[in-house]
Amino acid sequence: MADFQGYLILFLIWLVSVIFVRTIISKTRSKSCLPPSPMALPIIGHLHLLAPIPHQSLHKLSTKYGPLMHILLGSVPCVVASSPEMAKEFLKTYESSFSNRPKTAAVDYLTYGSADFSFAPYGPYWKFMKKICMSELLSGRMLDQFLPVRREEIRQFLQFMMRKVNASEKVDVGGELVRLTNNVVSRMIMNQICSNDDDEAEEVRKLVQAIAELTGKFNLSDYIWFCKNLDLQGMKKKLKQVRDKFDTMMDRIIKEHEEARKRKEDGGDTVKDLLDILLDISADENSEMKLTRENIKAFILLDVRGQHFHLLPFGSGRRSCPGTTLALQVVQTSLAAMIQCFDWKVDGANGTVDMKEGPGLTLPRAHPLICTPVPRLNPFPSF
Ligand code: HEM
Repeated sequence: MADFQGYLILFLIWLVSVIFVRTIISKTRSKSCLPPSPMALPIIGHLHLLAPIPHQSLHKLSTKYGPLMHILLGSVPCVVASSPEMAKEFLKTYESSFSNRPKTAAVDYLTYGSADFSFAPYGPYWKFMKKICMSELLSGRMLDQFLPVRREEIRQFLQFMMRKVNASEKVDVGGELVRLTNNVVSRMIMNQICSNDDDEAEEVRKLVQAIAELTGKFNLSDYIWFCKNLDLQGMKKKLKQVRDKFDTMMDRIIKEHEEARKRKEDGGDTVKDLLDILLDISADENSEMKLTRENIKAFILLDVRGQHFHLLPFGSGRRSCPGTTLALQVVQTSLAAMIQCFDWKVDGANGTVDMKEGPGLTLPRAHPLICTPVPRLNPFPSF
Protein backbone atom coordinates (compact mmCIF):
# COMPACT_ATOMS: atom_id res chain seq x y z
CA MET A 1 0.00 0.00 0.00
CA ALA A 2 2.81 2.37 0.98
CA ASP A 3 4.53 1.55 -2.37
CA PHE A 4 1.37 2.35 -4.29
CA GLN A 5 1.04 5.76 -2.54
CA GLY A 6 4.68 6.52 -3.35
CA TYR A 7 4.15 5.70 -7.05
CA LEU A 8 0.97 7.84 -7.11
CA ILE A 9 2.80 10.85 -5.62
CA LEU A 10 5.66 10.39 -8.12
CA PHE A 11 3.15 10.16 -10.99
CA LEU A 12 1.36 13.33 -9.85
CA ILE A 13 4.66 15.24 -9.53
CA TRP A 14 5.61 14.08 -13.05
CA LEU A 15 2.20 15.13 -14.45
CA VAL A 16 2.24 18.61 -12.86
CA SER A 17 5.87 19.16 -14.02
CA VAL A 18 5.02 18.20 -17.61
CA ILE A 19 2.01 20.55 -17.67
CA PHE A 20 4.07 23.36 -16.09
CA VAL A 21 7.02 23.00 -18.50
CA ARG A 22 4.72 22.73 -21.54
CA THR A 23 2.85 25.90 -20.51
CA ILE A 24 6.12 27.81 -20.10
CA ILE A 25 7.45 26.57 -23.46
CA SER A 26 4.26 27.42 -25.33
CA LYS A 27 4.12 30.89 -23.70
CA THR A 28 7.74 31.66 -24.60
CA ARG A 29 7.18 30.37 -28.14
CA SER A 30 4.05 32.43 -28.77
CA LYS A 31 5.69 35.50 -27.21
CA SER A 32 8.73 35.21 -29.42
CA CYS A 33 6.43 35.27 -32.49
CA LEU A 34 4.95 38.63 -31.52
CA PRO A 35 6.30 41.96 -32.85
CA PRO A 36 8.16 44.26 -30.40
CA SER A 37 6.14 45.79 -27.60
CA PRO A 38 6.64 48.47 -24.89
CA MET A 39 6.41 47.30 -21.27
CA ALA A 40 2.80 46.61 -20.35
CA LEU A 41 1.12 47.36 -17.00
CA PRO A 42 -1.16 44.80 -15.34
CA ILE A 43 -4.86 45.14 -16.24
CA ILE A 44 -4.56 48.28 -18.43
CA GLY A 45 -1.82 46.93 -20.71
CA HIS A 46 -0.59 49.91 -22.78
CA LEU A 47 -3.65 52.13 -22.46
CA HIS A 48 -1.70 54.66 -20.36
CA LEU A 49 0.64 55.24 -23.33
CA LEU A 50 -2.13 56.26 -25.74
CA ALA A 51 -3.28 59.57 -24.24
CA PRO A 52 -4.24 62.22 -25.16
CA ILE A 53 -4.59 61.60 -28.95
CA PRO A 54 -4.10 57.88 -29.75
CA HIS A 55 -2.80 58.15 -33.35
CA GLN A 56 -0.13 60.67 -32.30
CA SER A 57 0.97 58.47 -29.37
CA LEU A 58 1.09 55.42 -31.67
CA HIS A 59 3.26 57.34 -34.13
CA LYS A 60 5.65 58.28 -31.31
CA LEU A 61 5.81 54.65 -30.13
CA SER A 62 6.45 53.44 -33.69
CA THR A 63 9.56 55.62 -33.97
CA LYS A 64 10.93 53.61 -31.03
CA TYR A 65 9.52 50.10 -31.65
CA GLY A 66 9.41 50.04 -35.44
CA PRO A 67 6.70 49.90 -38.13
CA LEU A 68 5.11 46.76 -36.64
CA MET A 69 4.45 46.57 -32.93
CA HIS A 70 2.26 44.70 -30.52
CA ILE A 71 0.25 46.43 -27.79
CA LEU A 72 -2.45 45.53 -25.29
CA LEU A 73 -5.55 47.73 -25.12
CA GLY A 74 -6.47 46.64 -21.60
CA SER A 75 -6.78 42.89 -22.13
CA VAL A 76 -7.32 43.12 -25.93
CA PRO A 77 -4.20 42.31 -28.01
CA CYS A 78 -3.61 44.57 -30.99
CA VAL A 79 -0.99 44.87 -33.75
CA VAL A 80 -0.08 48.34 -35.06
CA ALA A 81 1.24 48.86 -38.62
CA SER A 82 2.84 52.27 -39.18
CA SER A 83 4.55 52.36 -42.57
CA PRO A 84 3.28 52.18 -46.18
CA GLU A 85 5.01 48.78 -46.58
CA MET A 86 3.35 47.37 -43.44
CA ALA A 87 -0.03 48.85 -44.41
CA LYS A 88 0.29 47.03 -47.75
CA GLU A 89 1.00 43.72 -45.97
CA PHE A 90 -2.25 44.02 -43.97
CA LEU A 91 -4.51 45.65 -46.55
CA LYS A 92 -3.32 43.77 -49.65
CA THR A 93 -1.02 40.77 -49.15
CA TYR A 94 -2.85 39.29 -46.14
CA GLU A 95 -6.10 41.19 -46.66
CA SER A 96 -8.35 38.15 -46.23
CA SER A 97 -7.07 37.60 -42.66
CA PHE A 98 -7.79 41.20 -41.65
CA SER A 99 -11.20 41.94 -43.15
CA ASN A 100 -13.18 42.22 -39.91
CA ARG A 101 -13.55 45.30 -37.78
CA PRO A 102 -13.34 45.24 -33.97
CA LYS A 103 -16.73 45.18 -32.29
CA THR A 104 -17.45 47.66 -29.49
CA ALA A 105 -20.46 47.63 -27.16
CA ALA A 106 -21.64 51.06 -28.42
CA VAL A 107 -21.47 50.20 -32.13
CA ASP A 108 -23.06 46.80 -31.54
CA TYR A 109 -26.01 48.30 -29.65
CA LEU A 110 -26.56 51.26 -31.98
CA THR A 111 -26.45 49.06 -35.08
CA TYR A 112 -29.14 46.68 -33.77
CA GLY A 113 -26.54 43.98 -33.04
CA SER A 114 -24.13 44.76 -35.96
CA ALA A 115 -26.99 44.55 -38.48
CA ASP A 116 -25.41 47.39 -40.49
CA PHE A 117 -22.87 47.31 -43.33
CA SER A 118 -19.84 49.25 -42.04
CA PHE A 119 -19.34 47.02 -38.98
CA ALA A 120 -20.82 43.78 -40.35
CA PRO A 121 -18.44 40.81 -40.09
CA TYR A 122 -16.80 39.88 -43.40
CA GLY A 123 -19.17 37.21 -44.78
CA PRO A 124 -22.26 36.66 -46.98
CA TYR A 125 -24.26 39.63 -45.61
CA TRP A 126 -21.35 42.06 -46.03
CA LYS A 127 -20.73 40.77 -49.58
CA PHE A 128 -24.42 41.20 -50.45
CA MET A 129 -24.47 44.79 -49.13
CA LYS A 130 -21.20 45.67 -50.85
CA LYS A 131 -22.68 44.50 -54.16
CA ILE A 132 -25.82 46.60 -53.61
CA CYS A 133 -23.71 49.65 -52.71
CA MET A 134 -21.51 49.40 -55.78
CA SER A 135 -24.21 48.43 -58.30
CA GLU A 136 -27.15 50.45 -57.01
CA LEU A 137 -26.97 52.75 -54.00
CA LEU A 138 -23.68 54.51 -54.83
CA SER A 139 -23.30 53.52 -58.51
CA GLY A 140 -22.22 56.03 -61.18
CA ARG A 141 -25.79 56.15 -62.53
CA MET A 142 -27.18 56.94 -59.08
CA LEU A 143 -24.55 59.63 -58.44
CA ASP A 144 -25.38 61.27 -61.82
CA GLN A 145 -29.06 61.19 -60.89
CA PHE A 146 -28.32 63.15 -57.71
CA LEU A 147 -26.16 65.81 -59.39
CA PRO A 148 -29.01 68.41 -59.06
CA VAL A 149 -29.09 67.76 -55.27
CA ARG A 150 -25.34 68.39 -54.92
CA ARG A 151 -25.52 71.47 -57.17
CA GLU A 152 -28.46 72.91 -55.20
CA GLU A 153 -26.81 72.31 -51.82
CA ILE A 154 -23.51 73.93 -52.89
CA ARG A 155 -25.51 76.90 -54.23
CA GLN A 156 -27.29 77.21 -50.85
CA PHE A 157 -23.92 77.02 -49.09
CA LEU A 158 -22.47 79.87 -51.21
CA GLN A 159 -25.63 81.96 -50.76
CA PHE A 160 -25.34 81.48 -46.99
CA MET A 161 -21.74 82.75 -47.18
CA MET A 162 -22.87 85.80 -49.21
CA ARG A 163 -25.43 86.60 -46.50
CA LYS A 164 -22.62 86.42 -43.92
CA VAL A 165 -20.53 88.79 -46.09
CA ASN A 166 -23.39 91.26 -46.31
CA ALA A 167 -23.94 91.11 -42.53
CA SER A 168 -20.13 91.27 -41.89
CA GLU A 169 -20.38 88.14 -39.76
CA LYS A 170 -17.93 85.36 -39.00
CA VAL A 171 -18.54 81.72 -39.93
CA ASP A 172 -17.72 78.38 -38.29
CA VAL A 173 -16.35 76.85 -41.52
CA GLY A 174 -16.27 73.22 -40.26
CA GLY A 175 -19.81 73.45 -38.87
CA GLU A 176 -21.16 74.77 -42.19
CA LEU A 177 -19.35 72.06 -44.18
CA VAL A 178 -20.85 69.40 -41.88
CA ARG A 179 -24.29 70.92 -42.56
CA LEU A 180 -23.62 70.81 -46.34
CA THR A 181 -22.52 67.14 -46.14
CA ASN A 182 -25.48 66.13 -43.94
CA ASN A 183 -27.88 67.80 -46.35
CA VAL A 184 -26.45 66.08 -49.44
CA VAL A 185 -26.35 62.65 -47.78
CA SER A 186 -29.78 62.87 -46.10
CA ARG A 187 -31.43 64.12 -49.33
CA MET A 188 -29.85 61.22 -51.22
CA ILE A 189 -30.75 58.64 -48.60
CA MET A 190 -34.26 59.64 -47.61
CA ASN A 191 -35.17 62.84 -49.37
CA GLN A 192 -34.94 64.88 -46.16
CA ILE A 193 -33.16 68.18 -45.64
CA CYS A 194 -31.46 68.82 -42.30
CA SER A 195 -30.85 72.55 -42.75
CA ASN A 196 -34.30 74.01 -42.22
CA ASP A 197 -34.25 76.00 -39.03
CA ASP A 198 -37.02 74.09 -37.30
CA ASP A 199 -36.88 72.03 -34.13
CA GLU A 200 -36.74 68.70 -35.93
CA ALA A 201 -33.64 69.66 -37.94
CA GLU A 202 -31.92 70.63 -34.69
CA GLU A 203 -33.02 67.31 -33.18
CA VAL A 204 -31.49 65.36 -36.11
CA ARG A 205 -28.22 67.29 -35.85
CA LYS A 206 -28.02 66.57 -32.13
CA LEU A 207 -28.74 62.89 -32.78
CA VAL A 208 -25.97 62.60 -35.40
CA GLN A 209 -23.56 64.33 -33.02
CA ALA A 210 -24.54 62.09 -30.09
CA ILE A 211 -24.05 58.94 -32.22
CA ALA A 212 -20.61 60.14 -33.37
CA GLU A 213 -19.59 60.92 -29.78
CA LEU A 214 -20.84 57.63 -28.33
CA THR A 215 -19.19 55.49 -31.04
CA GLY A 216 -15.89 57.37 -30.69
CA LYS A 217 -15.81 57.31 -26.87
CA PHE A 218 -13.48 54.97 -25.00
CA ASN A 219 -15.61 52.42 -23.14
CA LEU A 220 -13.91 50.58 -20.26
CA SER A 221 -16.09 47.50 -20.67
CA ASP A 222 -14.72 46.91 -24.21
CA TYR A 223 -11.13 46.64 -23.03
CA ILE A 224 -10.86 45.66 -19.36
CA TRP A 225 -12.10 42.11 -18.95
CA PHE A 226 -13.52 42.41 -15.44
CA CYS A 227 -15.45 45.58 -16.40
CA LYS A 228 -17.25 43.78 -19.23
CA ASN A 229 -20.55 43.61 -17.40
CA LEU A 230 -20.11 46.72 -15.24
CA ASP A 231 -21.39 49.91 -16.83
CA LEU A 232 -19.10 52.27 -14.93
CA GLN A 233 -19.49 55.17 -17.40
CA GLY A 234 -23.29 54.94 -17.71
CA MET A 235 -22.96 54.20 -21.44
CA LYS A 236 -25.92 51.78 -21.61
CA LYS A 237 -28.44 54.44 -20.57
CA LYS A 238 -27.06 57.00 -23.05
CA LEU A 239 -26.99 54.43 -25.87
CA LYS A 240 -30.59 53.42 -25.19
CA GLN A 241 -31.76 57.05 -25.23
CA VAL A 242 -30.03 57.75 -28.55
CA ARG A 243 -31.17 54.55 -30.24
CA ASP A 244 -34.79 54.99 -29.08
CA LYS A 245 -34.83 58.51 -30.56
CA PHE A 246 -33.30 57.29 -33.83
CA ASP A 247 -35.75 54.38 -33.95
CA THR A 248 -38.80 56.64 -33.57
CA MET A 249 -37.50 59.01 -36.25
CA MET A 250 -36.75 56.17 -38.68
CA ASP A 251 -40.13 54.48 -38.12
CA ARG A 252 -41.82 57.76 -39.04
CA ILE A 253 -39.64 58.32 -42.15
CA ILE A 254 -40.11 54.71 -43.34
CA LYS A 255 -43.89 55.02 -42.87
CA GLU A 256 -43.91 58.25 -44.90
CA HIS A 257 -41.90 56.54 -47.67
CA GLU A 258 -44.22 53.54 -47.73
CA GLU A 259 -47.29 55.77 -48.00
CA ALA A 260 -45.66 57.79 -50.81
CA ARG A 261 -44.75 54.52 -52.59
CA LYS A 262 -48.37 53.33 -52.42
CA ARG A 263 -49.53 56.63 -53.94
CA LYS A 264 -46.90 56.28 -56.71
CA GLU A 265 -47.70 52.64 -57.51
CA ASP A 266 -49.94 53.56 -60.43
CA GLY A 267 -47.08 55.30 -62.29
CA GLY A 268 -44.97 58.44 -62.18
CA ASP A 269 -41.25 58.77 -62.68
CA THR A 270 -40.05 60.50 -59.52
CA VAL A 271 -36.40 59.82 -58.61
CA LYS A 272 -36.01 57.04 -56.02
CA ASP A 273 -33.86 57.80 -53.01
CA LEU A 274 -31.61 55.21 -51.32
CA LEU A 275 -34.28 54.32 -48.75
CA ASP A 276 -36.75 53.52 -51.58
CA ILE A 277 -34.19 51.17 -53.15
CA LEU A 278 -33.53 49.44 -49.80
CA LEU A 279 -37.31 49.03 -49.24
CA ASP A 280 -37.61 47.55 -52.77
CA ILE A 281 -34.87 45.01 -51.98
CA SER A 282 -36.45 44.15 -48.64
CA ALA A 283 -39.85 43.55 -50.33
CA ASP A 284 -38.30 41.42 -53.11
CA GLU A 285 -39.18 37.76 -52.45
CA ASN A 286 -36.46 36.61 -54.90
CA SER A 287 -33.66 38.68 -53.38
CA GLU A 288 -30.43 36.75 -52.75
CA MET A 289 -30.69 37.80 -49.07
CA LYS A 290 -33.54 39.08 -46.93
CA LEU A 291 -33.03 42.69 -45.75
CA THR A 292 -34.79 43.29 -42.41
CA ARG A 293 -36.11 46.61 -41.08
CA GLU A 294 -33.18 46.62 -38.67
CA ASN A 295 -30.68 46.09 -41.51
CA ILE A 296 -32.15 49.13 -43.27
CA LYS A 297 -32.16 51.33 -40.17
CA ALA A 298 -28.63 50.28 -39.24
CA PHE A 299 -27.37 50.95 -42.78
CA ILE A 300 -28.72 54.49 -42.64
CA LEU A 301 -27.36 55.12 -39.15
CA LEU A 302 -23.73 55.28 -39.98
CA ASP A 303 -23.21 57.14 -42.44
CA VAL A 304 -7.16 59.16 -53.29
CA ARG A 305 -8.29 55.53 -53.86
CA GLY A 306 -5.97 53.59 -51.55
CA GLN A 307 -3.48 52.15 -54.03
CA HIS A 308 -0.36 54.04 -52.85
CA PHE A 309 -0.10 53.06 -49.24
CA HIS A 310 1.33 56.46 -48.17
CA LEU A 311 -2.03 58.25 -48.00
CA LEU A 312 -5.18 56.27 -47.24
CA PRO A 313 -7.99 58.72 -46.42
CA PHE A 314 -10.57 56.18 -47.62
CA GLY A 315 -8.75 53.02 -46.49
CA SER A 316 -7.77 50.34 -48.99
CA GLY A 317 -8.83 46.88 -50.10
CA ARG A 318 -12.21 45.22 -49.75
CA ARG A 319 -13.24 47.15 -46.62
CA SER A 320 -12.31 50.53 -48.14
CA CYS A 321 -14.86 53.32 -48.38
CA PRO A 322 -17.64 52.72 -50.94
CA GLY A 323 -18.55 56.44 -50.75
CA THR A 324 -15.19 57.58 -52.19
CA THR A 325 -16.51 58.75 -55.57
CA LEU A 326 -19.39 60.67 -54.00
CA ALA A 327 -17.13 62.13 -51.32
CA LEU A 328 -14.55 63.31 -53.86
CA GLN A 329 -17.24 64.89 -56.04
CA VAL A 330 -18.57 66.91 -53.10
CA VAL A 331 -15.22 67.73 -51.47
CA GLN A 332 -13.50 68.87 -54.67
CA THR A 333 -16.44 70.92 -55.98
CA SER A 334 -17.16 72.60 -52.63
CA LEU A 335 -13.49 73.40 -52.06
CA ALA A 336 -13.13 74.80 -55.59
CA ALA A 337 -16.24 76.98 -55.12
CA MET A 338 -15.04 78.19 -51.71
CA ILE A 339 -11.65 79.20 -53.11
CA GLN A 340 -13.00 80.67 -56.33
CA CYS A 341 -15.67 82.82 -54.67
CA PHE A 342 -14.05 83.92 -51.39
CA ASP A 343 -10.87 84.75 -49.54
CA TRP A 344 -11.08 83.38 -46.00
CA LYS A 345 -9.82 85.70 -43.25
CA VAL A 346 -8.94 83.59 -40.22
CA ASP A 347 -10.25 84.91 -36.91
CA GLY A 348 -7.54 85.40 -34.20
CA ALA A 349 -4.20 83.53 -33.90
CA ASN A 350 -2.48 86.20 -36.10
CA GLY A 351 -4.45 85.00 -39.08
CA THR A 352 -2.92 81.50 -39.08
CA VAL A 353 -4.97 78.30 -39.07
CA ASP A 354 -4.71 76.36 -35.80
CA MET A 355 -4.03 72.74 -36.87
CA LYS A 356 -4.28 71.23 -33.37
CA GLU A 357 -6.07 67.87 -33.48
CA GLY A 358 -8.88 66.86 -31.12
CA PRO A 359 -9.88 63.34 -30.03
CA GLY A 360 -12.39 61.41 -32.18
CA LEU A 361 -12.80 58.78 -34.85
CA THR A 362 -12.63 61.16 -37.81
CA LEU A 363 -9.72 63.42 -36.81
CA PRO A 364 -11.64 66.54 -35.75
CA ARG A 365 -10.00 69.91 -35.09
CA ALA A 366 -9.32 70.74 -31.44
CA HIS A 367 -10.88 74.20 -32.00
CA PRO A 368 -13.41 75.29 -34.64
CA LEU A 369 -12.04 77.19 -37.65
CA ILE A 370 -13.74 80.59 -37.52
CA CYS A 371 -13.31 82.76 -40.63
CA THR A 372 -14.74 85.88 -42.22
CA PRO A 373 -15.50 85.29 -45.91
CA VAL A 374 -14.32 88.11 -48.20
CA PRO A 375 -15.89 87.88 -51.68
CA ARG A 376 -13.56 87.63 -54.68
CA LEU A 377 -16.44 87.44 -57.14
CA ASN A 378 -20.15 87.28 -56.60
CA PRO A 379 -21.52 84.05 -58.05
CA PHE A 380 -25.05 85.45 -57.74
CA PRO A 381 -24.87 89.05 -59.08
CA SER A 382 -28.57 89.61 -58.44
CA PHE A 383 -28.29 88.39 -54.84
C1 HEM B 1 -14.48 62.71 -47.26
C2 HEM B 1 -15.40 61.77 -46.97
C3 HEM B 1 -15.10 60.35 -46.53
C4 HEM B 1 -13.96 59.81 -45.98
C5 HEM B 1 -12.63 60.51 -45.68
C6 HEM B 1 -14.23 58.41 -45.73
C7 HEM B 1 -13.32 57.51 -45.18
C8 HEM B 1 -13.58 56.17 -44.90
C9 HEM B 1 -12.62 55.24 -44.32
C10 HEM B 1 -11.19 55.58 -43.92
C11 HEM B 1 -13.23 54.04 -44.19
C12 HEM B 1 -12.61 52.75 -43.60
C13 HEM B 1 -11.81 52.05 -44.67
C14 HEM B 1 -11.06 50.80 -44.21
O1 HEM B 1 -11.39 50.23 -43.16
O2 HEM B 1 -10.10 50.39 -44.92
C15 HEM B 1 -14.59 54.20 -44.69
C16 HEM B 1 -15.53 53.19 -44.72
C17 HEM B 1 -16.82 53.36 -45.15
N1 HEM B 1 -17.37 54.52 -45.70
FE1 HEM B 1 -16.46 56.27 -45.97
N2 HEM B 1 -15.51 58.12 -46.11
C18 HEM B 1 -16.08 59.28 -46.62
C19 HEM B 1 -17.37 59.42 -47.14
C20 HEM B 1 -18.30 58.42 -47.23
C21 HEM B 1 -19.62 58.55 -47.84
C22 HEM B 1 -20.13 59.84 -48.55
C23 HEM B 1 -20.25 57.35 -47.69
C24 HEM B 1 -21.62 56.92 -48.13
C25 HEM B 1 -22.57 57.71 -48.57
C26 HEM B 1 -19.32 56.45 -46.98
C27 HEM B 1 -19.61 55.15 -46.61
C28 HEM B 1 -18.70 54.27 -46.00
C29 HEM B 1 -19.02 52.88 -45.62
C30 HEM B 1 -20.39 52.19 -45.79
C31 HEM B 1 -17.84 52.32 -45.10
C32 HEM B 1 -17.65 50.88 -44.55
C33 HEM B 1 -17.22 49.95 -45.69
C34 HEM B 1 -16.98 48.49 -45.23
O3 HEM B 1 -16.85 48.25 -44.03
O4 HEM B 1 -16.91 47.62 -46.10
N3 HEM B 1 -18.16 57.14 -46.71
N4 HEM B 1 -14.77 55.50 -45.12
